[in-house]
Amino acid sequence: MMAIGGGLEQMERDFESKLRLQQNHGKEGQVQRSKSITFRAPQEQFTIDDFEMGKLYGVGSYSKVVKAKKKDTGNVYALKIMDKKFIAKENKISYVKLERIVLDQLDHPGVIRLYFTFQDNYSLYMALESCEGGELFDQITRKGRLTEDEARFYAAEVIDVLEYVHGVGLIHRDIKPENLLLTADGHVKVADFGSVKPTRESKLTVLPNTTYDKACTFVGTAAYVPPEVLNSSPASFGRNDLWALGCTLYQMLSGSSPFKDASEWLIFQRIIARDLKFPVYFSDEARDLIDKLLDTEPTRRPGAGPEGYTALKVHSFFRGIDWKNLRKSTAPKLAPESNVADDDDPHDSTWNLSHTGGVFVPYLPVVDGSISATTSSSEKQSQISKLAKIDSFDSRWQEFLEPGESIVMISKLKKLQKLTNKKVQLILTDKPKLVCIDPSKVLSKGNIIWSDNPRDIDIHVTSSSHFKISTLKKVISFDDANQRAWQWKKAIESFQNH
Ligand SMILES: Nc1ncnc2c1ncn2[C@@H]1O[C@H](COP(=O)(O)OP(=O)(O)OP(=O)(O)O)[C@@H](O)[C@H]1O
Repeated sequence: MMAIGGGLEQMERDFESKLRLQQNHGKEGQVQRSKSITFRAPQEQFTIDDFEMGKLYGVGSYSKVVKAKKKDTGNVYALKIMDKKFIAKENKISYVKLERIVLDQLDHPGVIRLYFTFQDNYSLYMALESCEGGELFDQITRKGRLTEDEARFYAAEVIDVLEYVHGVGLIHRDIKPENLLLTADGHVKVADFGSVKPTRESKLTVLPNTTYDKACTFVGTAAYVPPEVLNSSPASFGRNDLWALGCTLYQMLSGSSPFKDASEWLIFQRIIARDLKFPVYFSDEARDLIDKLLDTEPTRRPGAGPEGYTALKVHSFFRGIDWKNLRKSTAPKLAPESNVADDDDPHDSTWNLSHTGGVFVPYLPVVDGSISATTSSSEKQSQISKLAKIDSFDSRWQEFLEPGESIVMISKLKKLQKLTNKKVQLILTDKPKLVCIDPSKVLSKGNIIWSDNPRDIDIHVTSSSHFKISTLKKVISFDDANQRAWQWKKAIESFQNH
């Protein structure tokens, strides 16, 4: 616990001494002018009590992000909360340091802004600019796929950021729809700078011993990784971001990533073989641009050549884009999250973390079947108990329930693991509790109980058949062949404010 707290304080000291060093030994002995001795985003002495907490925006592999309003100013932030013990245990200190130091120095309307940081005995906090529009990934999921106009707009805003980020000498290395957040009015903000790699010419200050030093470590996300990384060729400057941009554009237009497959290994095989097929409805311009961005020769990707980003911007797919006024133009209309109570109102009672009131109505129970979303709540209630009863009759599952406990949702899923996938029976009960059972041995593989602290569980849907359940301790991925990822999310979330 001390290690990371000390680690961050050490980081601030290291950072300052690094800057002093630069000032003393700048090029040709000259002092570098533009560097400030202190962080732009200060390390404040705030405590969590200075904020009113709102909804959970999402959960990452070592952090959770919550909407938070500063009580005295009324300013709203996305507060990224990282458990010190967990970060130390998971060896994520370098990612945290890197993201903090890089975000602090980036200044572009398309990059998430870091306002300040603070810490207490248990956690580190980063107050980020809040993105009410959620992830671009969710827009793709909700709309099925985007129109070419929508995709063009988002791709143009991402290119504008990449041009800036590459211009200051950084490679993002994890461009994908999950890391492209949207403001309330629908503009893109690139997030997740924990995997960046600075080039030799980088204008930014980054410390030694951070993630990027591990040149051979795979960073990024399987589906968006370029072949040269898989072939262990040296990372080419910013060109893997161009590949990932091609994958992202393909995903916007089709609804899924171009090299999608059942496992990381199969994805890698498809990337290496450049097994790329275009849906018939892609326009010639879109097809041509993606084809060029997904060139196995990194230097041939538009944006990678000597003429820089101009080559990308003049591509016929972007005809009509006003590059100088992107941020002033009207963004595509956001598709709202369906069937979920809107808790965005800052005056809403959800702003109070201790709030546990409200009428409890579980969302939609499903037992390998479905209930219409238009069903009234009393009908839902009676169907819940009916379904729960029917299912409770399956004596195999009875032993996993306590007296009086009912099943709300149950199905056979695949638990996705690094090497193998396991068939499991996942049960959500009204305790609420999630039970994961090995169906062949009828053995419990573990329970997740979160009624003590509803915010300690998060369900992240990555496609209609894939979702992740995250707790502070672990992240478990599931595949539902019956495409009910969203129903699982909603069923579990219906218990979160119980
Ligand atoms: N500034 C923000 N505004 C709104 N939501 C955010 C913001 N930053 C992050 N989120 C949401 O919170 C989730 C968790 O973000 P976080 O940065 O902790 O992890 P991540 O980058 O998604 O995952 P990982 O750390 O595993 O790469 C994100 O998926 C995103 O949906």
